Amino acid sequence: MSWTRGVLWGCRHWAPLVREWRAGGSVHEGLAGVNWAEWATGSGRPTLRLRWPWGRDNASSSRRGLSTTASDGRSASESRSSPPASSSADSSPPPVVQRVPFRRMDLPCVPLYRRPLFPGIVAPILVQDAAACEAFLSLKDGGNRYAGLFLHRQAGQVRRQLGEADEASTPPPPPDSVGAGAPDPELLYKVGVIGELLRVVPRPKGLELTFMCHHRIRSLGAVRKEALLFLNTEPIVEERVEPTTSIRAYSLAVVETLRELLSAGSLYKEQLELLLESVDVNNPYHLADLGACLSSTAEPAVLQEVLEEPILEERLSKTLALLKSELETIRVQRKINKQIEENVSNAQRKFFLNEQLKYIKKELGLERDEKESVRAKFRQRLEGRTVPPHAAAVIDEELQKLGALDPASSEYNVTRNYLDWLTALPWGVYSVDHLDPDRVRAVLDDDHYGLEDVKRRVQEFVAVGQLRGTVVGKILLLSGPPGVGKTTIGRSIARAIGRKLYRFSVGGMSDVAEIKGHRRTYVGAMPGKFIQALKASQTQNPLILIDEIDKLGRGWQGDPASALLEALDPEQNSGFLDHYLDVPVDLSKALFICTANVTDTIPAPLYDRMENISLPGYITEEKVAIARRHLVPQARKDAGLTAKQFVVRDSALKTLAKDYCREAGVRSLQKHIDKLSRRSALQIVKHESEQLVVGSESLPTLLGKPQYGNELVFKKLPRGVARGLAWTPLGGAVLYVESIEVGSGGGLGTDSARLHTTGQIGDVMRESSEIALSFARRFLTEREPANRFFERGYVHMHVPEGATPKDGPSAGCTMVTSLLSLASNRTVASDLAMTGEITLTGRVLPVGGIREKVVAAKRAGLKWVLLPAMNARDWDELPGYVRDGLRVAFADTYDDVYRMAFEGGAEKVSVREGETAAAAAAAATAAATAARPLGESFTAP
Ligand SMILES: Nc1ncnc2c1ncn2[C@@H]1O[C@H](COP(=O)(O)OP(=O)(O)OP(=O)(O)O)[C@@H](O)[C@H]1O
Repeated sequence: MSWTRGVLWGCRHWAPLVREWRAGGSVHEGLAGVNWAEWATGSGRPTLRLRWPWGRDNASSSRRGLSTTASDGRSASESRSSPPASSSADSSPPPVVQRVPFRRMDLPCVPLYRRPLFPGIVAPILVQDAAACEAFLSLKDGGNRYAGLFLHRQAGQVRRQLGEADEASTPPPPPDSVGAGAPDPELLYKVGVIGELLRVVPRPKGLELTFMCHHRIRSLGAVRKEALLFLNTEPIVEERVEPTTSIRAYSLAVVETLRELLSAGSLYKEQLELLLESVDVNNPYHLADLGACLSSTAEPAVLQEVLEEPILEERLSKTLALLKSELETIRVQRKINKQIEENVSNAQRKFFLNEQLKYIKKELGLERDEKESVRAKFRQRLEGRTVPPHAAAVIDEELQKLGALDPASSEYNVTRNYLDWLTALPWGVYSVDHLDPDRVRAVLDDDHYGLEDVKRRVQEFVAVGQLRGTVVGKILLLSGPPGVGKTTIGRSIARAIGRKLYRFSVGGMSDVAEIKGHRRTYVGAMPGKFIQALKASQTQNPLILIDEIDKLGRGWQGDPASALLEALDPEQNSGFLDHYLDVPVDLSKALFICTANVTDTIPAPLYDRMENISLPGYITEEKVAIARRHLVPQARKDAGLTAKQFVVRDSALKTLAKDYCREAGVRSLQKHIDKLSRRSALQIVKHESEQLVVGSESLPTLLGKPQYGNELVFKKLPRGVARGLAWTPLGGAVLYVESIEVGSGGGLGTDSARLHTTGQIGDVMRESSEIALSFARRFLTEREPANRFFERGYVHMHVPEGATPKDGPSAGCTMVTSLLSLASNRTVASDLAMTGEITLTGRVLPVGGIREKVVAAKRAGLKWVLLPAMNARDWDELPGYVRDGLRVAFADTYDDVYRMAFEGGAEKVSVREGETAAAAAAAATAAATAARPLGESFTAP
């Protein structure tokens, strides 16, 4: 007799018995039919120790190959002959030892619908069919304790049909099975186990039969089919093999995987623990069977394969594969569980915290009606503000509406946002202006060098404000090329007069809603820029700087220019109506400053209302001064350098301005100086030197070769070339007109001169060239009748640079001069540059951009400029430092130009440097009249 541990399949079915045993009841009675069993409570956990009934029969046990393991670690056959010490203390009555028959015999069949059972397993099976129950009871009463346990082939399907049954129970036969619970023998697998009926317990749904599974049996066919199916069975004799290394390795791997399963939290934790405690690695049969049946996720058919596998090594391998897949499933399942738990617990945590917060607020009396507090906040914002009556009425109405709305409704949010804007506006709040012209001048001088016009204009504006006691709304327009300080001077003005600044750019803006706001019905509706300006500056008289007004777009969403007009026009803007706000707002006290590069593209009605101050670009001296006073100190500050560490000499600044950055503004100059300062910082950080002194000679090393060469392409103008002056958005430029004769004497088959023009010239300029040709031809005919150049010549006129588009009439005089130079074979005075439109009758008409053109001539180092007499006023308005070093001549007709260009007129006209334009114009006209040889034909009207 020996004690051994068996695995209890479905432990919880034994729980009542355990309780009974603990209470001192008779275990043996409770375990009817298993009077050779006892309970042990090693670790407080009930374990069934089984006393094998074939205990003394070593030979038969080994023949049957039963895989049971003794509790002391010895094999079943050994332990049977010498029971462990614990068993000697056992006082249970001597068991009735019966052998499990190991022969061919007819057995009642118990179909298994869940999974096959393996030898060594104790498992309860629920039989629901009444007839079958009856039959089992009568069999038991007749002393027949054995049954064949076979897996049904449709086990999975049946299980799915019936739903998951109790974990440890086998579901009843499918309702469509033949007879009262007896399965079709064809639907049963042929290999099963013989089960010994240990216990029968009536259950509400039928009978619970507890079987102890013994050796494998094979069904040889049905014998009879009544309430139960009887099968003829034979025991399967297993070949006992000596464990090889490979079998041992498999066994260890199975044990290891079982351990991992245990720690991973397998469904059959209890059974696993039990198995691991009792498992004998030296009994691989036992291990393979028990391991397989502990895999909870395996399909019944796969388990059946293990049951049917005759070769031990294969059986172990299949078991291992099942357990590994089980382990993987559990790992994935744990991962999923963890994720779900995290999500759920986060949501729960939030919920609990919110609930707690609510409760705490309530307890402390902090909870107020949300709506009330919002309304109170809005009311509080308006305290001390002078809200105009029409706005106050709307606000009151909206506040009342808010009180009646449900906070969860979308209407509530719309109203709340609307009120937020209405109450956030600085109703009646005005900043105090500093209306002292001297102080204002000091601030402007501090920030910007030069820009006399702008500064004077701002001073005048402030002076008027001082006299009137208030500054009325104005629209100033600062126009000029990029980088001349338009935006920054706008900022300085705000600082000088002490106004809050709000800047926005309208470049490319095509949606009128950006100016006037969206209607409140739109999702995400917002007021326009002007209302935003008031909210941001929190005053009703800010300085609003509107950048890039010349690049205002126009799209299908309306015309922003008209909307701007409404906001800027002093006549209209006292009641500016934003679409979103829907309440008139007074913008008349705001000061508007717009900036633009060109004025032509500004919508006429807007331009009409603006006061244009043009910033024409800087000459070299101005750039040097700006760099010295502002750009270099700023670059030093930005790079963290001291005045000693970074020095830029004036010579370097001059070379920079002349040869590296020839733009009208100073942005490129600023970039070059920044580059130098960074170079200095690097040298200091790398301890290469303690200071960087930049002279003009070091510029090529530090910045590379100069970008521009001499602007004077021709020192002495060749035949057919005349020098003009042009205006570009980037400032003035010296422009050459070149004409050459291409073939002559009827080469082109006509007797009239032909003109071919190139150089990306626009329509106006092309017309100008045609006028120039006609005029030059006539002029030459009258002046040199013998010269028949234009009758035979074919002329090609080119205006470099060919890649830059050019247009406008102001090159008319230059074109005529170029053609006459070619025709009369004379060169044009080389220190002269000219500008002016020519008419067919030879009149010289005024042109624009005089300042830029004069600056360009000066930059190029020319001595003389020839301007239309009607531009004398523009010359007169130029600052002295721009005119210094330049001489001007004025032309009414082309005769004046001719004299200056070809007859050394420049020398004859006695205009001294710095002479006023009026005097210069008078002198020029006098000289022209005196020297005019062509009679009245070219006299200006
Ligand atoms: N007269 C000046 N004195 C000092 N700094 C100047 C002067 N003119 C321009 N600057 C500097 O040049 C830089 C460019 O100026 P700003 O951005 O105002 O140019 P802008 O005319 O508005 O150009 P854009 O038309 O491209 O907007 C600024 O850093 C500014 O300080």
